[in-house]
Amino acid sequence: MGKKKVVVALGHRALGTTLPEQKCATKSSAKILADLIECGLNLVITHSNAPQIGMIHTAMNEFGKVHPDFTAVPMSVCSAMSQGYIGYDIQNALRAELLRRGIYKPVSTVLTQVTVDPYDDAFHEPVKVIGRTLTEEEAFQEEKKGNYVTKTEQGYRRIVAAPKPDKIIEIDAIKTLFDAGQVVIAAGGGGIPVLEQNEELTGASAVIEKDLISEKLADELDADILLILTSVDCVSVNYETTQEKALHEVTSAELKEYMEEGQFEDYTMLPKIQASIDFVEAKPGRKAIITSIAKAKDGYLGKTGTIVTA
Ligand SMILES: Nc1ncnc2c1ncn2[C@@H]1O[C@H](COP(=O)(O)OP(=O)(O)O)[C@@H](O)[C@H]1O
Ligand SMILES: NC(=O)OP(=O)(O)O
Repeated sequence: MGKKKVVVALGHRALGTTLPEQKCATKSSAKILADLIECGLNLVITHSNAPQIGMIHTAMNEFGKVHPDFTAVPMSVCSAMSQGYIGYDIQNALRAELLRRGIYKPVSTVLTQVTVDPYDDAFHEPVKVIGRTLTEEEAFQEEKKGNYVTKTEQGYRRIVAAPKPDKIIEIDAIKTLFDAGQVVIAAGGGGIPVLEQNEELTGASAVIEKDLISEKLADELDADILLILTSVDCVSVNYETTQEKALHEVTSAELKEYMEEGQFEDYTMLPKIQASIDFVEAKPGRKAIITSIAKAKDGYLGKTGTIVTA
């Protein structure tokens, strides 16, 4: 039997937020990814980017203040930069960790574009929170520039459209590397959102939900497992109440019932649940696992985490 094909989706916890945090977090995440490779898994890695894209966007705006010819930097360009910046740290950390264990395996990042529908309703209702918390004055300035802002418990945050992913443009390159047994970091931050017009691709002002692209990537690569690594060991029902119950083995049908009951928070756990359901229902024998980055190996071994089957 060949090696198991796994798409791993890394959340915020695996990446950190600031530059030094990211350097440090990717080093510890690399150890966990290397453990999975030592278990005999072939990995494609994808990841979050909301804090990083916010940081890049702020930095580019600051640059605009000192450069007279500078026009606002599109969100798609910030997304491309975030893929390069995060991919760079993950690929170097993982390469070094594998070498320390005596394993030579090429690790590379593929800048990945994903088409979105220009008529997607999401463009009329931005919901995706990016970047740091803003003061009231900063929020006011963002709105003056035509950007969207929402008020959260912690303060003001920027929000952008989160359209559904359609086509992964670089899928053939990713497949070729994956099929050759190489480690690929792809479709980071949901992929660079683009609109397709004949032969041309133009950047869209949006950020795609990384859990949704993880599912599409895993489906198109015909992966056996979609492994979503987040900040909780298990998905729970009655989350953060005295009746909280962790879900260990669960079917997609059961998850749909819990969804109907509103058990999963929008924009955090809900997209992970939706991605897991779609992935396992598309083909028999598939498994989706949702667990924390620290418990990745135990999750794969079935010792912890929420394991979803059809
Ligand atoms: N029913 C639930 N069970 C477990 N966690 C939940 C649930 N509903 C919401 N969450 C929240 O989802 C968060 C994970 O989502 P998110 O912050 O988007 O992580 P990531 O960056 O890893 O994608 C958890 O930290 C938890 O607070
Ligand atoms: N692109 C994306 O979904 O990023 P986060 O997971 O950081 O929100």
